[in-house]
Amino acid sequence: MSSTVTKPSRASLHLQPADFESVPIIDLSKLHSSSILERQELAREIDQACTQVGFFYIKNHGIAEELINGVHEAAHRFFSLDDEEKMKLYVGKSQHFRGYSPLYGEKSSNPDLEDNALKNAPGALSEAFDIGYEVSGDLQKGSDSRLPVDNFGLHGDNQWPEESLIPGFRAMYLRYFAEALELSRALMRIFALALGQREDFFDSMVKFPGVTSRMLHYPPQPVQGQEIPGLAAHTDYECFTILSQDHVPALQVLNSRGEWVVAPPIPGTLIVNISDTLSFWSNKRFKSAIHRVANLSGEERYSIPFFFGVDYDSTISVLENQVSPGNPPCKEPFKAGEYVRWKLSQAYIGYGGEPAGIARTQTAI
Ligand SMILES: O=C(O)CCC(=O)C(=O)O
Ligand SMILES: [Fe+2]
Repeated sequence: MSSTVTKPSRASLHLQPADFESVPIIDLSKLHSSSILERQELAREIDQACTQVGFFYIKNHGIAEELINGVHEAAHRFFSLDDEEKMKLYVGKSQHFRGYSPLYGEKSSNPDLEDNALKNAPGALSEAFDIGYEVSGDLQKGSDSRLPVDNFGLHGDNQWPEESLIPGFRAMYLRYFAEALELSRALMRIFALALGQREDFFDSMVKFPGVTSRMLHYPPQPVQGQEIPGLAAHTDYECFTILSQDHVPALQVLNSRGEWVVAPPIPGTLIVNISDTLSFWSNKRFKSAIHRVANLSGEERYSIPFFFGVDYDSTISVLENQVSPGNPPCKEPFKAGEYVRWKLSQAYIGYGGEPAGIARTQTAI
């Protein structure tokens, strides 16, 4: 498929972006094939996309279009609530980085990654509603399942709007969350193959996964020609993200030539992007690609990323088969929850006399 390449920007070279001009499309029909040969074939295709781009579209992913439309409609309804109602769920009230972040509530620019014009932007031109893992959003859990004790303070309650305000909102979001979670567990098995491991390598680490999801609303740019980031340049930090975007193109991915490659919406697909943790496991062979959002379309834009990470108590350790004498491990072993906690705490920003808010994506890489 063809993507537009926008004007060059300074790349953050220590992250070694890959050389690509478009984002590949991968057909997931063979994800649940009974033939290991077919699953390995898919793993090879995914391996290529992870090493050459770090982003890929997935089609035939198994999540019903009707459910995806339903969760987008829920996002529209949520963001059209009064500010006062949304602020009742303000993320600063949560111990677990969950809830509502208002417009301009996130830091907008990263001096290393952004063009000069963006450095003085007032704040990210987006508002967000974040939820984290809860057992009612996990098809593998019963209602009596208890969350594990985690030492990182990341598991906990979500802040939901009153049911009477947006009837069915919570149920719809959790239905989508549950489907995305199952797809993610299946993808982890293919990633295991791509990394030369047994297919069940990650199975014991995805029992109570460190998953969060957010609904995002990007209003159009207030002034034509004035580029304000809807989300500044960043990498995601769990294993990977499954992103559902609406029909409005705005997502851009950085390549090794410092060009921002647009990843436009393609009907019937979702986007997967590799995040830091899986990149570390692969000794950075898989690219955790730098990306950003700029909504220059003149239309409202909505997107719903689903960030999939392993159980917080899992140890992430560069795989031995990804290391060679000339390519030593890029990182010492660490706990998934330790990394996520650190990233989230780093991302805290204060604004306008309000309590400290949280930027979900860390902007200073
Ligand atoms: O809205 C998008 O297209 C991307 C969102 C994103 O990158 C994020 O939330 O980390
Ligand atoms: Fe992201």
